[in-house]
Amino acid sequence: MTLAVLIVAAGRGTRAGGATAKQWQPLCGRRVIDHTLAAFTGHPAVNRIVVVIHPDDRAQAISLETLGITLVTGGADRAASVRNGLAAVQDCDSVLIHDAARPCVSRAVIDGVINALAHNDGAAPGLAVSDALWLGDGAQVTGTQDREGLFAAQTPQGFGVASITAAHDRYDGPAADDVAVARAVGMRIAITAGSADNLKITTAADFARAARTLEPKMDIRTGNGFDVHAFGPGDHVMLCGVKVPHPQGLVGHSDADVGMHTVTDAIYGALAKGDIGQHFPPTDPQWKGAASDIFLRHAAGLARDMGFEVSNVDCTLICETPKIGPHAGDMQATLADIIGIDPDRVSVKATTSERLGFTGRGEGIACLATATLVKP
Ligand SMILES: Nc1ccn([C@@H]2O[C@H](COP(=O)(O)OP(=O)(O)OP(=O)(O)O)[C@@H](O)[C@H]2O)c(=O)n1
Ligand SMILES: C[C@](O)(CO)[C@H](O)COP(=O)(O)O
Repeated sequence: MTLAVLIVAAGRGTRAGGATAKQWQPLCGRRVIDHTLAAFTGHPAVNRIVVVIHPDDRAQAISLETLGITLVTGGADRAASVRNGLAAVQDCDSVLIHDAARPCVSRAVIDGVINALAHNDGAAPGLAVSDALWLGDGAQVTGTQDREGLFAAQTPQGFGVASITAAHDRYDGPAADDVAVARAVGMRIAITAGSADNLKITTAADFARAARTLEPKMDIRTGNGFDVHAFGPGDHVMLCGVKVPHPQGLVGHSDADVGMHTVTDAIYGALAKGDIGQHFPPTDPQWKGAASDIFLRHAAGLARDMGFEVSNVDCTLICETPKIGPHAGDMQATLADIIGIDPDRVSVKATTSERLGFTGRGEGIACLATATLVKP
């Protein structure tokens, strides 16, 4: 099935005002229409995008052709613009007709229409009316209206290309939307889930509402880590990148830096990207005796690649010996340097387990860590 998207953008936006029609006005760093198009350009089911424009807007629209978008000139009303656009998608099976003035449409709303289209003549998102409804003469309530069964119509509205073209050809007079045109020839239209965010910019105040929806939301994530290494032969332990003299070493495939491993796992955990063993398998000989800063650098780099900053790390070593206090400052500075954040965002502290359990018996060192990551 080939799917076309028809974006109607030939209106004048008289209710919204402004020096140029609303779809060409700026919104969160780009034009309204650029947000609208972004919702469809990356969609795997979409094969073709046609934008219907007003002849006066050609200069503003021309750059869209470099994105592979076809430009078509619109008509005197929305229905006429849709008809002109449909002429350009006759080689496609289905079409989603969408207002350029609805820049906040989500993938979920689009997919709801596409999925319902497989089993219906047409499908369109609707939002059940939740407010009480009045009839009025402007200043006075003159009556009430039952809201039961009433929906606010949204776009995209999806149809088979042949059937909606035939419906438009037969239609005469004004039409609020393409569902009205389709129903006039008896097509059955499914109502799919609309969204309050999928607003149509109609008045100047709607720009601020759309901006609130489109503004990137801060993403804050927390991850935890836990690791244990047993004591074995040696004369020092590596803890959080610092060499600490000790009558025993720690046993491990790498340098067994239990602190560094735990902090690394906390960062992977916050990213939901597995754990250290998944990225650096202990069965792989290349990590034998490796300095553990490799692991932490990888986790911190992955966080950066995914757009996150490590906000802070809190690491607790659990052991009877060695004494951590005298080295905690160096450990903080070392971890902070590897992660690439200020040392005052890294905490290294220690506790004993009151001689209880394996750490209490001096059989090894355990460590707990928490990392908080922020995508601004
Ligand atoms: N002749 C027209 C009229 C409207 N539209 C498009 O249809 C969508 C919904 O219409 P509406 O919000 O009413 O837009 P305008 O007609 O531009 O607004 P106004 O009535 O305030 O002038 C908009 O994306 C608009 O650009 C169109 O392509 N061709
Ligand atoms: C098609 C539409 O977006 C459905 O809600 C709407 O009817 C078009 O805008 P208008 O403000 O009704 O002209």
